[in-house]
Amino acid sequence: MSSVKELVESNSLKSVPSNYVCIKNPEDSIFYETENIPTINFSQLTSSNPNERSKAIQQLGEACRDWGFFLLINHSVSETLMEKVLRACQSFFDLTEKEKREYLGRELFDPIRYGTSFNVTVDKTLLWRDYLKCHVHPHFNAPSKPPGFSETLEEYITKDRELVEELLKGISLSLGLEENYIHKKMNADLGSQLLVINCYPPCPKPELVMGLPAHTDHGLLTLLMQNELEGLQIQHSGKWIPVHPLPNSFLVNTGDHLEILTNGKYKSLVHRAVANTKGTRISVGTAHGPPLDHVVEPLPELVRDDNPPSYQAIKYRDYMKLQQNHELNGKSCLDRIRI
Ligand SMILES: O=C(O)CCC(=O)C(=O)O
Ligand SMILES: [Fe+2]
Repeated sequence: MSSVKELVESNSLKSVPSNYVCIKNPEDSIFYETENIPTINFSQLTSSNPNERSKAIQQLGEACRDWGFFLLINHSVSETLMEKVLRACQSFFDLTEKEKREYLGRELFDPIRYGTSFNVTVDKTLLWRDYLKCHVHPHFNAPSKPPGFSETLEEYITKDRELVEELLKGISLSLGLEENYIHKKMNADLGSQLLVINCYPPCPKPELVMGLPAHTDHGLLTLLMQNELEGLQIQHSGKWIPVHPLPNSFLVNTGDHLEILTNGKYKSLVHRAVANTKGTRISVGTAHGPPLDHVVEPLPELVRDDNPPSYQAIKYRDYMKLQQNHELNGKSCLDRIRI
């Protein structure tokens, strides 16, 4: 199976091969612009001024409840590091196909997995996307090529964990829980962190293909950053909204495990990535979840007689398998464990 990058570079592509052409509902092609996407100011969230902090916590709670998405600004990861990571990811995809294929993964839990589409054994239509996935916590794994790649990623994922730890504190407080509640309950010190680097090469007819179809992420939270090309669209009140990232911001979305944990109070975000004609889009996501063998169920504090558990308890590893073994399709994975 060739990568999309290889396909695009091997012949000056004028049309899209038929196995990449996806059937879209007419309403899927309509999207709506809005300036109301929530923004969370990280420095306020971690402020020593209690009023400032509680305001930010309230905004965070509202963003999780009403959107499942926000742009994180004024955070502690330097612009220099973010740019370095994006350059390093681009140079990984610029390795020869032979070099990248050393990392061809077959199994979901292979520590490092290079591939194309989502799961080529179940995808009916191929996606306009190549990827590299690395399990980076509790054990760090990354390709040894290109030089410096692994070191850059390791520096980045450590910073990224620090951000998530603070976000989870804010989320716990927004739910009326003690600030380290989710961290402890999810055993986050040994939590799983999966790095997903997406590469969407330019496409002559983006309207015919999909980078990533509508889906939700499996973890608690996903932090995403990207190069200068846009492509993420989020679903809000049944409408597709394109995201225009602010400079130096993170795109943060809630995942299925936050929905399970909060018994549906903070719903996971349905989102997708579209292709473009202009150039190669790179996005770098990190999915943060509990340890793979941790069983997650709705928090007892958020379950009441008149609000019984809406999701079955499931081991994180089994949930990831459930998602991987079916085509990506909106909330279909979460629906499988809905009570
Ligand atoms: O590339 C993007 O903007 C989204 C990527 C994504 O949704 C994912 O990797 O799960
Ligand atoms: Fe996603």
